Amino acid sequence: MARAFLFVLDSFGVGGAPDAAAYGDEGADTLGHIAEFCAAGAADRAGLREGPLSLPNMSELGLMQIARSASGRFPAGMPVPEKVYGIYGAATEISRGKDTPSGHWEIAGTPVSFDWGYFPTEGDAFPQEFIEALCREADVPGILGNCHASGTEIIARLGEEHIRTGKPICYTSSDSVFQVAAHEVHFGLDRLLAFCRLARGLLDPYNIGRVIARPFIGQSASTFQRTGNRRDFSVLPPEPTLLDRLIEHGRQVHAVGKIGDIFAHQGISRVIKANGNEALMDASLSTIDEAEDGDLVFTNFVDFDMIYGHRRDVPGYAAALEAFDARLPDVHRKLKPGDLVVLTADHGCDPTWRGTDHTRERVPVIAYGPGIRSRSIGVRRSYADIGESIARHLGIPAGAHGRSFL
Ligand SMILES: O=P(O)(O)O[C@H]1O[C@H](CO)[C@@H](O)[C@H]1O
Ligand SMILES: [Mn+2]
Ligand SMILES: [Mn+2]
Repeated sequence: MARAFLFVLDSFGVGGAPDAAAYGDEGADTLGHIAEFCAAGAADRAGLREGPLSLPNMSELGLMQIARSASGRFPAGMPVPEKVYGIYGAATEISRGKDTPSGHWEIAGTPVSFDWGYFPTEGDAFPQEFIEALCREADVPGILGNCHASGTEIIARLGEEHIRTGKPICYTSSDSVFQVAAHEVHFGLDRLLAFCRLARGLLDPYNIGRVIARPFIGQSASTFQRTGNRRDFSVLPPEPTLLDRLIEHGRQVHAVGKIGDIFAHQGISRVIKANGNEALMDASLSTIDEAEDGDLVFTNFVDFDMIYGHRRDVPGYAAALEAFDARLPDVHRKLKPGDLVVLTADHGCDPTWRGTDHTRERVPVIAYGPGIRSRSIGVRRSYADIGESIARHLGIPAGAHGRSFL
């Protein structure tokens, strides 16, 4: 039985989604395009990184073969090892959104079969009656933004006016989200969180997946900076997930990073917060030390998406992948007989793509541990196969969606 460690590299897609065109993302390929830029010398940044993308540990676990099975080609400039360790494959998303909750819930065995509500791209993004009710209940003089935007760009543009007027900055994206940026000191973090809780209640009839608090600090457009105090207020998953099923069977679910928020704190035994990929890896390693037989450690590595993918920062994304890869031997050293590590992603966010939104892609599935025989599991028809494999590994009954590859 032993333990399972599920690491989601947020937005690390491998291209090839059969329905990408329906999302305007045909040809998007997060890994493929990063590798292409790196191989062409277009992702060098002094003091950060240079040259072809180098992911020796994930490559030994089958990442090159995964990329080819998902997108039809090996990533440019990356050596393909002859021998691969562990189980490797790709997975296609069947949920209808390319957002973080849909991806994570499907990984945890619960695909989203309904359509989320989205806000329009033209004119005011938010319904007037909702904004009026929200401002009245929260006692604020109005909102700024009311549009689709990139979070860093909109605080640079409206942050000073926000400080002057006390109006929170409200914006959205191609995801089912209502995001609120406000100054941690001038507006106040607690006030921002209270504003978001009110919005969460008012948005349920609109079928909006998440309300996200985006606190920032600094005094002017050039110094504004978002802080680690981001909070996501999600609706509940549509059915019990792998996490609920584990709890029901007396297991512990250790949620590292924003996993707790993504699952609306359902099916979580304990939350371990950390800010940034390095700290998230450190927290995961110490949680592995504490996990008992039958437990799940579930970590979301958010930087790939939030700091590099949405910001369309190719060298930054490449360097973050290389740094993550370099920490994998630390994970290997922690493993006991019977342990299972799974590396995957929740959607794509191709940093070479137009706009600043997620991209519809397949995701990698790497599963390894002491004594696990290397083999290809091909392209899985749903991310739910990941959750079902973990269910089988941890010895709980199978769920309704997905099929175990173990
Ligand atoms: O541009 P920022 O604020 O990072 O927003 C991004 O983060 C949201 C949640 O992951 C996405 O919907 C996307 O819009
Ligand atoms: Mn995500
Ligand atoms: Mn994102």
